[in-house]
Amino acid sequence: MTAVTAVTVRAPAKVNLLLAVGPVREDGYHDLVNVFHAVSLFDEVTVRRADPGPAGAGEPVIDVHAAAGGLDAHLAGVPRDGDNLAARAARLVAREAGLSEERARVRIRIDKAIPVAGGMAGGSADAAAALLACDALFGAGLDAAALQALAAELGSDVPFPLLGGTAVGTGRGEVLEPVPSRGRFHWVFALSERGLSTPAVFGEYDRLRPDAPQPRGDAALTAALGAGDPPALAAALRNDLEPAALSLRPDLARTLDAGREAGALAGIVSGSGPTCAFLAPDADGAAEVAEALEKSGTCERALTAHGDVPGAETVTPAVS
Ligand SMILES: C[C@@](CO)(OP(=O)(O)O)[C@H](O)COP(=O)(O)OP(=O)(O)OC[C@H]1O[C@@H](n2ccc(N)nc2=O)[C@H](O)[C@@H]1O
Ligand SMILES: Nc1ncnc2c1ncn2[C@@H]1O[C@H](COP(=O)(O)OP(=O)(O)O)[C@@H](O)[C@H]1O
Repeated sequence: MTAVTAVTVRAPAKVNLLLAVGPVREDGYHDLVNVFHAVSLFDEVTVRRADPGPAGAGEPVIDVHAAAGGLDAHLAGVPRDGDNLAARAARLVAREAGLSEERARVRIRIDKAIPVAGGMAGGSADAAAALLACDALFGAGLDAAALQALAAELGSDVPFPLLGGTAVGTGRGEVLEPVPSRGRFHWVFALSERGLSTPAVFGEYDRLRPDAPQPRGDAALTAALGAGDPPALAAALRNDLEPAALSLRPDLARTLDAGREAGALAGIVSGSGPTCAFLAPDADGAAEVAEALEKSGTCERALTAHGDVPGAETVTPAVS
């Protein structure tokens, strides 16, 4: 009989097309209307069975590598212990499959293209990929709803990379509804050498906006997506966290200016930042904006990508 010994899953980064943020809730989270858009920057997560050891012994083995085009310098910020979101995902699937700690022992390799602490949900993508990989590896047989529920336990942003495409997240962002999007949108992402902490940006938002209203959706954004209309989408992009990210990182204003001056239709901070996202008119326009941003010296690197793209997908199950 053959058994699956390793599974590789890739999962996409996101950019937030609309991030409407309400007041802080009693549980410390914020109600959101969060329109996620999956873009073609992918982390790959490979989970393989490790030798069973004595119960309670040892940390998971986690290797992190820079994917082609990834930033080596970012990798230092990725936890190599049980706190890694991929390791936490593996533990949740083992729990659902009823596996003992020894039987659930795995090695995890992450090939990272998504910037770390960049507002593009790279850790969440790794968690989503690990959920799918471990479901296959452990034969857990979880359906989409069960995987979504485990994802929401891991973080507000984790359900989205399982789904992919474009979707609106309500609640703390974890309750998803797909949003139809036509054609292909071309993006440029200006990466920063240092990350920004998501809780710190939400905290700064509370300081700047103690009177925040309840978050609302935007019909113009939905229409622009449905029509596949880049200028209309550019006009509708909105991120309520941007003033907070700029307050903590004033230098990002220069990055946004440089991309807009280079011909981007619009530039916004991606989620909690510090990555800046620029919507370009087409693929050639995106290449020009990326080149100009790199020359401007206002970012560490500029990457082009398109959206939307599908959610987490299995690349290779290995059998022996
Ligand atoms: C801001 C967003 C936008 O998509 O992502 P990033 O741009 O950081 O990737 C998300 O809301 C981040 O989601 P995620 O990174 O999964 O956050 P979680 O682990 O659930 O929460 C981390 C912390 O962020 C804050 N948080 C998160 C989500 C939310 N709706 N309200 C919050 O206030 C809380 O301080 C919480 O303790
Ligand atoms: N697999 C992972 N990859 C990246 N960061 C991780 C991972 N697991 C846990 N983290 C932690 O999550 C934090 C946020 O990372 P990330 O998801 O990359 O950024 P963001 O929340 O800004 O989108 C990191 O600073 C790191 O401490």
